[in-house]
Amino acid sequence: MSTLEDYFASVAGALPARVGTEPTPYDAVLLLGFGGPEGQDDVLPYLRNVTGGRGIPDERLEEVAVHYRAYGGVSPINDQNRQLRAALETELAARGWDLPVVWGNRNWAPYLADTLREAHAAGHRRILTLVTSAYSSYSGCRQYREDLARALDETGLTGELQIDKIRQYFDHPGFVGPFVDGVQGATGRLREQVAQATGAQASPDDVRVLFSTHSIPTRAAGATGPQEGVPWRDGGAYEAQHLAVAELVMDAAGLAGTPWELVYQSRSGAPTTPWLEPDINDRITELAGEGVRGVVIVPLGFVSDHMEVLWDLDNEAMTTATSLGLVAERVPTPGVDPQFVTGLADLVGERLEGATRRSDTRLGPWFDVCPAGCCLNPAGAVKPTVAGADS
Ligand SMILES: CC1=C(CCC(=O)O)c2cc3nc(cc4[nH]c(cc5[nH]c(cc1n2)c(C)c5CCC(=O)O)c(CCC(=O)O)c4C)C(CCC(=O)O)=C3C
Ligand SMILES: [Fe+2]
Repeated sequence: MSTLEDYFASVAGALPARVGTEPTPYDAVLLLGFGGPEGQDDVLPYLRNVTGGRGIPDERLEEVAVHYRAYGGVSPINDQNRQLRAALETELAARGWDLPVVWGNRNWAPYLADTLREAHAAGHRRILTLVTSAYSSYSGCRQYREDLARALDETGLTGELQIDKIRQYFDHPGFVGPFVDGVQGATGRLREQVAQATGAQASPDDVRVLFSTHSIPTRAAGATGPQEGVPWRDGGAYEAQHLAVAELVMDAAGLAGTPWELVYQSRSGAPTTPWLEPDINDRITELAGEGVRGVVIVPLGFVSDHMEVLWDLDNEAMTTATSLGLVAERVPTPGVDPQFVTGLADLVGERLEGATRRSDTRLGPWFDVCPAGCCLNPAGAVKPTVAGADS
């Protein structure tokens, strides 16, 4: 057994039982997104929302604003969620489920509280939430559960609306499948390019597969997933889930002998605070020095090709690679790939009808109801949530 397999086995053995919930007759699905600006005038107010309450000066926000300004002040994330909302609604209807899909955001219009108010006014009472984040972390799970509790409070709908949440779906075949196809195609093409450039057959070591995800503070990473008695490494459930999915993608793509690594992107915050490493650009630079000739860049941590993917990968990481003479390709995110949309409908089916809870790693299927104390923000206060054992 490899050391990773040993790690997943020891963690899986220590996790609390991951039992599913009873089937529930939901009457709407809520697609809950991050939100993004849709014009130059939106950019600073949006960034103030994201960094809300922490008093980050506008000069610092302008540094991040540059990423959005380069695209006319428009993040692609809202359009991607509009498309996903429509695709999922069509798929649910095709299965004979009368489940409209409504959409709300954490950081920009349509704001979550407005969406809940409208859903309630339209007569909906039992809402199943789908968050556009596949892994366990404060930003990707608990913060959304806090947003839901706050929106219920703000709208006065606490007790009026039942709000549950679909489990983190990092290892669901619908999420993993598009990455498998992407990695397989890109690795083959880059090997061919290397072979053409060198006039010899590419060796498996010539092309490195880099699975990239959002860096988070190391202290926050350590707090991801259930804590009691689970022997996580320093990166917590967050790192473990990404490692498990990366290994799965390589196997399923038929590339088990090809070297791969987990790397991180989009770090922010004070340089003195430790965040998960290595940074993708630093790693690409080292690999070029070691004689690697090509890199497959896999945005494993993300659901759609939003700004973190366009700026930090397509712009920065691709430039790092090509300026060092490497061949490189960035793999697509799941987006509205039919495999992903079908997988999301299957996840709805688990909760609606008790359908089989599919999961392709030893860590899953993840919890329908988050265990007490998981994914706390070590830098913040404990706030009310929904969909948790400690809610
Ligand atoms: C884990 C994670 C995900 C993946 C899970 C998920 O998808 O939720 C994610 C997604 C996203 N993050 C996004 C944008 C931003 N994240 C920021 C800041 C931060 N992210 C963090 C973590 C994550 N972030 C953290 C620990 C911070 C610093 C602390 C803080 O500020 O909370 C900042 C502030 C400026 C800065 O500090 O760089 C911005 C503008 C967008 C929208 C892109 C678009 O508009 O297309 C998306 C999808
Ligand atoms: Fe972020």
